[in-house]
Amino acid sequence: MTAFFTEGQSDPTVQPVPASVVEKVDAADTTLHNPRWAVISLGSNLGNRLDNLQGAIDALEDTPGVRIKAVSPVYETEPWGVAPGSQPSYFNAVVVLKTTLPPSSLLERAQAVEEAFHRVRAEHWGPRTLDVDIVAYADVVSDDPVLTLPHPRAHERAFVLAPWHDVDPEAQLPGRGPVGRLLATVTREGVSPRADLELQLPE
Ligand SMILES: Nc1ncnc2c1ncn2[C@@H]1O[C@H](COP(=O)(O)OP(=O)(O)OP(=O)(O)O)[C@@H](O)[C@H]1O
Ligand SMILES: Nc1nc2c(c(=O)[nH]1)N=C(CO)CN2
Repeated sequence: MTAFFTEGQSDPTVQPVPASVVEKVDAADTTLHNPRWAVISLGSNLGNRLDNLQGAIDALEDTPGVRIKAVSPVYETEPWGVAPGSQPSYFNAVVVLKTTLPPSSLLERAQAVEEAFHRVRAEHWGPRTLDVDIVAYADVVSDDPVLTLPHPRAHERAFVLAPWHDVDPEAQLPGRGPVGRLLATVTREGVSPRADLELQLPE
């Protein structure tokens, strides 16, 4: 190999790469080589709710760098955070996946899947065809408002904790502890399993 630039010499045309950039590239590279687990919550209270959840699962599985490992049972749930009776009930479920995408790309993909289901952001906690939230990404803890990890309200939502606990009874919510213990602290009223319905893990 021709060594124009041996150690100790520098190419004057090459700009030094800032350490912060090197750090980011290294981090992305590590992510690419180490798939991480992530948990995603799905919700729908408009249109064909079951089809919307299944469509989201299929679209997530179609994402390069995403493999869905588990799909939870379906729950029918009273709308959380709004006046009782003001919205149709939700279908909720959770998927556990492995991904080589960094958290920001997974969020982008989650939002693209919501858009594909014609989700309209009209009012805070308004009814929606599809909601795709990142509940947790490995053991990442971040208070960035664009992507808060774990999801800032996951620990108080039985419609997230119950289906997650079904597929992974040992699960831990980073920074908050075992999902089973969190589930015992929230009300399960209005969160009913729909054993007559089933979502499919993509082949
Ligand atoms: N963990 C997360 N998962 C998804 N979105 C998040 C997360 N953390 C922060 N966000 C940000 O929250 C913004 C609002 O998301 P969205 O409209 O789905 O909220 P919501 O589903 O109505 O309410 P909630 O966040 O209580 O479930 C998004 O644009 C996104 O940038
Ligand atoms: N039952 C239920 N209530 C909600 C849900 C949801 O998915 N299920 N999502 C919300 C905003 O993300 C607000 N309220």
